Amino acid sequence: TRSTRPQRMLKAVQKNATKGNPESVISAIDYFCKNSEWAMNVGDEKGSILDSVVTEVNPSTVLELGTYCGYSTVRIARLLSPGTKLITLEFNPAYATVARQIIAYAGLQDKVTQVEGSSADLIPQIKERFSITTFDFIFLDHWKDRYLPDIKLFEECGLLRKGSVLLADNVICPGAPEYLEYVRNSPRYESRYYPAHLEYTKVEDGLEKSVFLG
Ligand SMILES: Cn1ncc2cc([C@H](O)c3cccc(CNC(=O)c4cc(-c5ccc(F)cc5)cc(O)c4O)c3)ccc21
Ligand SMILES: [Mg+2]
Repeated sequence: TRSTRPQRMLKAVQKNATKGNPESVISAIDYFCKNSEWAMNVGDEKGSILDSVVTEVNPSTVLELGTYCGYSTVRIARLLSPGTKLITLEFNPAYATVARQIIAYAGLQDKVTQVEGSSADLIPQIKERFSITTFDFIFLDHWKDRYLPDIKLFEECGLLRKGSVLLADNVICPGAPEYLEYVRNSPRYESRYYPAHLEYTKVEDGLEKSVFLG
């Protein structure tokens, strides 16, 4: 049967990247998406903004919602201090399988804990399952209509502390209007928009960075 786009992306990584070299894995995926098949990775332009925010925060606890093929997982994990791990959540087993292989090809498997399931189920279990009190950094890149309910879940579950940073992809395209309205009008967040473009296109998109004020 015909391969899937994530499987073809994995093949491109195995063919064009150097094992254990995260930068070459990132470049191989971007090359594949620019020259072969578009895919919904955060991409190089927004990825550079992600890099700068992760570097600035230098987080000890990290959560990513929406692993997909692991592109942003690799981008984040390669910047983490030794001993720091990130938890990444994926509900689609086929995506999770490809991501596991791409993360391993980059040599970052020891910095990543992959969890399969949906955010609504996982978020309330995090403290117990992973002995985490609060997150320093959260990257939202899953279903756009889950951004708002999930940030409220983070608050209810006491997973945010004064200074926790949330970075949301696609706030313009496909868009997360209710989420934007919430973080930009809530007195509990300091929000800032980083304009960019939809990965591998000229379409307007951007990232929203929101700092929890406690
Ligand atoms: C609940 N829960 N918990 C964990 C979890 C994980 C997932 C999956 O990882 C998953 C599957 C399908 C879609 C997404 C969201 N991503 C997108 O929809 C997206 C679209 C586009 C775009 C833009 C323009 C187009 F024309 C087409 C697609 C560009 C982007 O960067 C995206 O991130 C995420 C889903 C729900 C989950
Ligand atoms: Mg995205």
